[in-house]
Amino acid sequence: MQKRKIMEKIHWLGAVDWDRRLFDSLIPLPDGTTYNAYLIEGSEKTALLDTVDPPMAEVLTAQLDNVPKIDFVVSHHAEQDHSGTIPQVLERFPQAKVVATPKAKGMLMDILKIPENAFVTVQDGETLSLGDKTLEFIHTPWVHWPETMVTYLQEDKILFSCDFFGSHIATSDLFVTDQGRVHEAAKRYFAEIMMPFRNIIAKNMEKLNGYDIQMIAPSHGQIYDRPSWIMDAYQDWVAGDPHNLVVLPFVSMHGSTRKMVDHLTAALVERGIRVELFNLAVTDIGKLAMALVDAATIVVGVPTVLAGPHPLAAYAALLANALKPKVRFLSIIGSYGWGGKTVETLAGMIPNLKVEVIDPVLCKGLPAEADFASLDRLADSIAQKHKENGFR
Ligand SMILES: Cc1cc2nc3c(=O)[nH]c(=O)nc-3n(C[C@H](O)[C@H](O)[C@H](O)COP(=O)(O)O)c2cc1C
Repeated sequence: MQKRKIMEKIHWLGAVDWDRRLFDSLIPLPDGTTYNAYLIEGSEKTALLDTVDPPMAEVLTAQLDNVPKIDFVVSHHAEQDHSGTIPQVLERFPQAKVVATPKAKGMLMDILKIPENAFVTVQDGETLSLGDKTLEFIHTPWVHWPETMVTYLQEDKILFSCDFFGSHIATSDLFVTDQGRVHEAAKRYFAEIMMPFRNIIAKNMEKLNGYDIQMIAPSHGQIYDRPSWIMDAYQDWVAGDPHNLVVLPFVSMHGSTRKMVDHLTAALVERGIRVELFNLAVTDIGKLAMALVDAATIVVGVPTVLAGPHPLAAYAALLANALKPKVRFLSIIGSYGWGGKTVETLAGMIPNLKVEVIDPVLCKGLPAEADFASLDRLADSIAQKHKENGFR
């Protein structure tokens, strides 16, 4: 694809990665992704904002064939999917300077071995004139690495946000056309990448409140030409109350834990609570992460294996601990054969979750009447907690 015009002297460059199905060797990409770079041609200087993932370098360099000069390569984020083609761009335009935060400079030198004399570092709020266009750099640390920043193009009121507000969707659309689809993809992206940093992201959101933002151009996904809805959605995801929702990741080898899960689900629904089930043997972990954005309670369904939790449940616990959702309550249910330390081991894997633990329900083999009664009591406790906290 050739470069595409956003408005006069501002173009999208980059690559649509229709085939990619896994990111960071971890995150499922059901819809592929894009790596967006942007070209801003001022009356005196030209800037390229970010680049593309190295396997797609040739797509970008071909788009640069008709670009007569680049004076600055703005690197918002040192991760290779945006910075990885900077060395090739510098080969083509050796006089270009890489504009980055002081922290990003060090990281780009480490990661890509870009020489120190190629850099110009910028402080928070510093501006760079391209003649009739002015770039203002806003440091936004931990979105989602420590060195990240965004660029505000003052004259056109465009925020080039890099990973902030990004979404993984491969499409030929330059702008958001299907808001529902992008909302889901952006929420998935937030859950997987941004949620662990939601407190500092809330502060960065406050910082952006001072700007008149007419358009947000992220480095993954489509451009928001009506950006208020995605900023409102982020506000809710970072700072809104949890919802009246139980997320129930579970695994069951022979069906006993599954019977407990199904009973608890029905009991919660009867009590007016929404439930999302994730069978860890088959689930897309991105869907689980997305559900955790809103969950008030997590209940893990886990059989005992080799004296501890089934490894898939341990993996889910590790993931939830790393993602640090705003969940408030947690419980564990599951079946065992003769004994083990399932609850203790699993509980020890989630120190980051600031949760109140509600009494677990374990049963030997298949659940019996007394176990179902215990699950009903667990549903009562969860309903009571959600009501007391006003979760809706
Ligand atoms: C590979 C394997 C290892 C197991 N290890 C233990 C164990 O260490 N302690 C225990 O109490 N039960 C152990 N069990 C038995 C299961 O926990 C028990 O069968 C349970 O009811 C299975 O629940 P499920 O039907 O939900 O898979 C093990 C089962 C399997 C298949």
